[in-house]
Amino acid sequence: MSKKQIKIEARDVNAYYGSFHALKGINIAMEERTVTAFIGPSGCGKSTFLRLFNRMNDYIDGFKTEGEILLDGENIYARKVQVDELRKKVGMVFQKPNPFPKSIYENVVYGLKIQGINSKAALTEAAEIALRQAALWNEVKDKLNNSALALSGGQQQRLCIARALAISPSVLLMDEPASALDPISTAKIEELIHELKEQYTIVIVTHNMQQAARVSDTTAFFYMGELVEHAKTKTLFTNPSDKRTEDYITGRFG
Ligand SMILES: Nc1ncnc2c1ncn2[C@@H]1O[C@H](COP(=O)(O)OP(=O)(O)OP(=O)(O)O)[C@@H](O)[C@H]1O
Repeated sequence: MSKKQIKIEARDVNAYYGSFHALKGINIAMEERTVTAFIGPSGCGKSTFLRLFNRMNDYIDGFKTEGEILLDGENIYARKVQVDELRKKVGMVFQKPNPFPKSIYENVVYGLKIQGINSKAALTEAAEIALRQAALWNEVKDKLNNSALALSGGQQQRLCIARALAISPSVLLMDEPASALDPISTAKIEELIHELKEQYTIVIVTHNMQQAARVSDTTAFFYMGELVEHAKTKTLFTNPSDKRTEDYITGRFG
């Protein structure tokens, strides 16, 4: 098997909210078509770090970052980078499903329409592909014009995944995508993550260590703004190299 390329790399990344130093000297490399889980106690910086990969923190007053985040070897914070172009490559799914108050179909094709794609045939085809990828097609194919808000929470989250996939990103960021869902919907999302990694590079923030163990290839443990340890998931959970990781995964704090 050919060796996988590095998809996302952080080099000496620091981040600040005003004078608060939220991320401290982070270095990490994530391979393409793998799932990386970010774990760690509340407030350790997981979401802040995840949001750097599609420049979601740019909007926050007083937020500042240093160092480099490379996507396919290019620094996404370089002056020439256009954020809307970056977001076509890096999709994101949030903790709470956030469909627009529009039809199922309109939700999925939203990003494509913004890109100026108006052909009904192209949009219909893209919607079906994305909904199939998000394992939602069979449940919604007969009611594409119904409101997205009438779907269950788990279906809404898969719809949000379909909406993110419709614009053909290569990276999918997921910030606790299953924490608001019931166990059956959670299992569906986990299964989906497993299928999507054939094609996408996935980074997932989760509070649930069992979930990290189930879905990810590698796991990164964060503590108080530092990346303590990044290793193969199995290694991190069975043979961590840092005492803080061991304390966390055995439930001594957090
Ligand atoms: N918009 C903001 N303004 C100021 N401080 C912030 C902001 N967002 C996050 N922080 C602070 O930065 C630190 C890291 O927050 P972050 O949300 O990244 O942590 P987290 O590990 O994702 O936490 P959780 O697991 O609770 O979601 C926390 O101390 C938090 O209070």
